[in-house]
Amino acid sequence: MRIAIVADHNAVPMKARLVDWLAARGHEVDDRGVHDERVVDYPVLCEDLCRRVLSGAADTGVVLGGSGSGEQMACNKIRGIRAALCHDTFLAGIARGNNDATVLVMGAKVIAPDAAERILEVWLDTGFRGGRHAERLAQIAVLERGGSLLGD
Ligand SMILES: O=C[C@H](O)[C@H](O)[C@H](O)COP(=O)(O)O
Repeated sequence: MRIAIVADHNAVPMKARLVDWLAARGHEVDDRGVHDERVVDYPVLCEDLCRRVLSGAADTGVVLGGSGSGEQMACNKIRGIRAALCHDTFLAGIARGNNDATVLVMGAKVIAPDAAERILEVWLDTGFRGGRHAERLAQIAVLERGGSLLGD
């Protein structure tokens, strides 16, 4: 797969480890930075990565922060992106299988690097189940466009 990855200053070592992990498994990795631990603002990194995913330049994206919370918020402000903050393999499986999430977010201050690898493995190995989950994604898309599901 073609995988874009970004990290803010809190997650540079975790990003380096995941880049190596992905490359060792034959994935094409697009490391969009940052590459040192000078303080940066994560929203611009999130936007850059999400645009790569939306354009089709990347099949999926990985965003790393300290907690990952703000990064998830930033990514999900971009129309068409479904970003999921996953701190265990259960969440990763649900995010992919039920939510067809396109951007994985993790927090380097929350999980250990080996846990991040296991989460990423589940992320890459889990396919979208469709069915009723597809109907829910269509409903989320209505909300994203400013519509309502309330039927008034
Ligand atoms: O939710 C936000 C992120 O996980 C950031 O890594 C974090 O907020 C950055 O904060 P600071 O600039 O204090 O390291």
